[in-house]
Amino acid sequence: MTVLEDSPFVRACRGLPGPHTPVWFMRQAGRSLPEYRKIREGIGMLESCRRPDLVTEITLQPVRRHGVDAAILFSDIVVPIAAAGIDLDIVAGTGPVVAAPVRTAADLERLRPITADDVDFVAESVRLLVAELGQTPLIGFAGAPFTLASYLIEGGPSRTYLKTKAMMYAQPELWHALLSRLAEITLTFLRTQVDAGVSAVQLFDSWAGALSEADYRSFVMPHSARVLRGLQDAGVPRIHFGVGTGVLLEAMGEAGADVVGVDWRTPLDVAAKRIGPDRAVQGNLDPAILFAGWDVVEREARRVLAQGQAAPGHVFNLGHGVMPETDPEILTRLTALVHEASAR
Ligand SMILES: Cc1c2[nH]c(c1CCC(=O)O)Cc1[nH]c(c(CCC(=O)O)c1C)Cc1[nH]c(c(CCC(=O)O)c1C)Cc1[nH]c(c(C)c1CCC(=O)O)C2
Repeated sequence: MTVLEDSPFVRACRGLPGPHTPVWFMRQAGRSLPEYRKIREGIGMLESCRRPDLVTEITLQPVRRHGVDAAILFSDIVVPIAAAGIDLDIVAGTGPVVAAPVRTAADLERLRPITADDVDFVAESVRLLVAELGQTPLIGFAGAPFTLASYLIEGGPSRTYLKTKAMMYAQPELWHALLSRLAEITLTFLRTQVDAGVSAVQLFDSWAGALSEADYRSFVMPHSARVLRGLQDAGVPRIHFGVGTGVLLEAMGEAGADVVGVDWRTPLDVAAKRIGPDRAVQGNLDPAILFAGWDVVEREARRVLAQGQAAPGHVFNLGHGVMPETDPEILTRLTALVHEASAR
């Protein structure tokens, strides 16, 4: 195993002091970078995720350009469910689209368990990256059972999660069977990445903010906890992130996270109080602020750094992913600002 324990990123995840506050950006690899748009020309998203040469190059692009403190594996949350036998595509500008949604017990048969061999291209990509990255940690990731289930049940992105919630309330047995299968797939996917050498993992429950705390605790948390607790002995920090999860932060920590990701709606000092003294926080500059001019970016980044002091460890990030229209030079400048302003 190659957990880079002395890196500023892993130290902050563990609540230990370091030379500066580490920073990386969700979706740092992607359409905001001209070199990404160029390399992806004529190659589908899923195909590019399955080619270790492309994965390696795309993952390294933002590390070279911005000097961020961590790389995140270039992949997608639907990669393991495609490997599990679900016919799906990632449509540019839309997101994952599932050919035949999963809505009945019979449909669930199409989602089979996976083994490490089904995602061997991911292990190969991680090995290549760890060799290239040297002292910069690589973050592995997966989608959490609820967020994955929402794509499978709705058939694509949704704003209301009507079919997802209808299944959750009306067919709790089918719901729990689906989420436990997704938890097993997710755990295998993350274990494969850990075994190949990632220094941390992030579990993305991007859409869990659609739920009340009570429903999150009874319908979702046991399955996410199965994934996070299943990695307890892996020795890597576990980050747990969602959008609009202000009321869920405590539960998302309790599910078995070392670091809780926070979006821009909850100030980090408030979040740290909710999450408690045993876990670090990650976040939470509003990605829209990057469009407001440098003076605003600087002021807001300093505010985020100050509020992050309330937690035992702080990993600077945006509150959600980099928007494709973002000027990449702002991200480079922001990375340098975070390093300078937090230098100890
Ligand atoms: C919900 C979700 C998905 N995928 C992911 C999530 C959780 C994170 C979040 O909340 O944003 C996770 C993800 N997807 C991608 C990464 C790469 C690593 C990184 O953060 O740099 C990560 C961590 C690449 C990608 N995944 C996708 C792209 C864009 C497709 C492209 O470049 O052709 C990238 C770079 C496609 C995708 N895949 C998904 C969406 C919503 C989209 C965007 C659709 C679009 O705007 O085109 C599902």
